[in-house]
Amino acid sequence: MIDVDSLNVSFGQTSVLESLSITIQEGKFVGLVGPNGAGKSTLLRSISGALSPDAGQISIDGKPISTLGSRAQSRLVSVVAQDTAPAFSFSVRHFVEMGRTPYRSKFSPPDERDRQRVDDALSRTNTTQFADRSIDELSGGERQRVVVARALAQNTPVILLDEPTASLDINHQVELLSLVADLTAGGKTVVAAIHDLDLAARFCDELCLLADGSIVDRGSPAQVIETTAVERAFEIPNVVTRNPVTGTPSVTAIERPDEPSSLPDRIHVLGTGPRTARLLTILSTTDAELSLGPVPPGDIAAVTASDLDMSVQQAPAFSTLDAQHRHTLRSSIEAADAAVLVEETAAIPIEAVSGQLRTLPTAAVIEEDQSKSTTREAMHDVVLTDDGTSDTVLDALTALSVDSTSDTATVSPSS
Ligand SMILES: Nc1ncnc2c1ncn2[C@@H]1O[C@H](COP(=O)(O)OP(=O)(O)OP(=O)(O)O)[C@@H](O)[C@H]1O
Repeated sequence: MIDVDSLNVSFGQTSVLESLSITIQEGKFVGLVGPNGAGKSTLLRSISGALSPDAGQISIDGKPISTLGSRAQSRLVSVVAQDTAPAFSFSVRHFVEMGRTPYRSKFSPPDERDRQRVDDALSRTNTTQFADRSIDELSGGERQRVVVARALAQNTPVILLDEPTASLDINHQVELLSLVADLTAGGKTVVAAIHDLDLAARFCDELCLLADGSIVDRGSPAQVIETTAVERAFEIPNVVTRNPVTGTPSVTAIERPDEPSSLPDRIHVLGTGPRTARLLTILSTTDAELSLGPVPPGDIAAVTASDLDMSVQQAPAFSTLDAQHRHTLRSSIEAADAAVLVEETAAIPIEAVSGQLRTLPTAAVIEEDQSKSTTREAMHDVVLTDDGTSDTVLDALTALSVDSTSDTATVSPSS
């Protein structure tokens, strides 16, 4: 267990961590997430004993780290740091053997148990094939796995990793984080600073969101990775959805519109599929109250709308809307100040709501390929092409807040 109590760290006059307290239970994989400069590395360096705090106490398994000698510290904590290029040219095996230093007397060669640990660490990190090569011949990603191997050979109850996946390709990112997650099953406690929020949410048991040297939020990935907390910490509009494959939170940062658009207060969106999901994502960065439907359950637009806490009218796919659903749809449109028709599919009975639509300012989204566009564009006040940036889409929809049905404006994506 790691216990950080009222930690203060300053560099010169600048306070970097302020009265930070956190307890990390044994066997947990905790991800430190947060913007650049939040203090993640500083916290890791404090826990490892590499940095002496100005105030506060850090204990590992009840032992205050500041009272321990470096050998005792190295038996408790291993570190996979961000900058891993060694100053000298070692063979990979020799480098990984250094992880055994806290267990060996100064001049004794590695014994059988040391060799076993080193072989095991090389094998688990998929680096056995590099054992006899010089570490400075390896690529950044290969070297990173070797540094993790050294930490495994060190066989400590706590492992700290600072951006362990930064230089890894997607395959090795997943491989390394699953390996690290597996270590916790064996009782090890792992704390890692991870920039990639999706990866952190996928592999960590808990996340700790840091900003400006303080903990903004802490809990399960689903608790911590939510739009408001992410926006507060990273200062960027974003949408949190669930990754359809892993089921874990996934963050999409959205470029901030140039100026706040003045949109209608309530917009009803008619559409299904990825184009609708994208439009909903863009609209979700505004204050407009959004509703969607009818949409079949499980459709990506329905899932996105639910993730964004919008009102969604679900209706079975491949069937005509029954009277009840038609009534609900008419009511939703009547309650809106504007409507956007993204895609005219069989799921959307336009004829059933044409009366309601005629009373509202409406926009139609057409495909970039103009030849595929339908007569819909003639029926709407604003026409959007579906590959516009957030700015062009919101600028175009701003026209809907002007209660005019006379002029049709066509908005193309900016080049
Ligand atoms: N040795 C140092 N001397 C002076 N300032 C430092 C030092 N180390 C870190 N800082 C400052 O402390 C703050 C926190 O840095 P830290 O590296 O802990 O952030 P981080 O969250 O790990 O950032 P990143 O995501 O960019 O790696 C930053 O403003 C940084 O400039």
